[in-house]
Amino acid sequence: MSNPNMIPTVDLSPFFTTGDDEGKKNAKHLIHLACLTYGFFQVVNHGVPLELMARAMEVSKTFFEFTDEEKRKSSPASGSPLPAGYNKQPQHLADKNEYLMMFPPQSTFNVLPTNPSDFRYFSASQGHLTQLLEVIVAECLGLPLNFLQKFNDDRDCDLMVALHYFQATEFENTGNSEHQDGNLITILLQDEVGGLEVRKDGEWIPVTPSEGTLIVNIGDIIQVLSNDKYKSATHRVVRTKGRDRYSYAFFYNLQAEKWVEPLSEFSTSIGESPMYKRFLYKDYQALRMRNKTHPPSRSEDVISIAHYLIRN
Ligand SMILES: O=C(O)CCC(=O)C(=O)O
Ligand SMILES: [Fe+2]
Repeated sequence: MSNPNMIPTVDLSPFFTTGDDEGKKNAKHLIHLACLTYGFFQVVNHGVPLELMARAMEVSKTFFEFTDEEKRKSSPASGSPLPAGYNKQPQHLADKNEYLMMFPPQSTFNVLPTNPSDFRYFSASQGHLTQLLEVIVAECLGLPLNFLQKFNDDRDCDLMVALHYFQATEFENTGNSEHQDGNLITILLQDEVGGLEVRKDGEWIPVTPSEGTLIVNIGDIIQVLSNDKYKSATHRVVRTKGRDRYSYAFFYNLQAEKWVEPLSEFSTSIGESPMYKRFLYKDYQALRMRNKTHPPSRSEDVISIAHYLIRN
């Protein structure tokens, strides 16, 4: 890893070429180091068509430029497990963004705009890449063959979120406050504006936009399963003056009823104590949702995965 202030970029083309075992091995080594060090990496030649990525950005801009009244026609339906549909962050939150949350196209909870009508195609398009990344990350970690595929076998829980960040003002620029992702693996597509930053050793490292590149980050579930070997890195989005920012986040997510705990191969079997208590994923999701609906007055009371840490 040459420059410690840059999130590494990995060329995934060997995984789309038969026989390039050396290329695959090198790519996996880079991903392994990135997951140990940053919890973030970028990928190129990832198999997602560049025209599709460009179209996704255009469609998002078209939608978010509509009036609030028009956008609110896609407001979440009651009874949905998460607010699928159009949402604007409440005024009391520092985060100034609006977003369209989507379950996979087959979900009955989706409230998608009819104009533009293309959003449904994008959520279907990232499946191959996330599944490839899941296999790669599992191999890099040295997990038993097919462990993650079996553990994480319900694709109805995955989420895609199209985000629009408003321009920064004279006085504040928070787009997405510092956080860790609660899922397994996230893929991000950002436009050319920039603003995504990853914390490493107390410093904020910007993830510089680069056309055709996708950003990948490890979420809390991988951090817990690996007993802290792989990092669920803290990241945030800072808004820019004079520029709106658009991005997409694909959350490769776990089924709500799954129990999560450090795997024995990263703890008891190698003589190390488990760092986390066992928990039900839906309980953790509910606590994270509460952070948003009832934000605590002290930032140290925001619930993160540290809530389940075993403190000796
Ligand atoms: O907009 C981005 O680039 C990042 C979004 C993000 O971190 C999130 O939604 O969890
Ligand atoms: Fe995030």
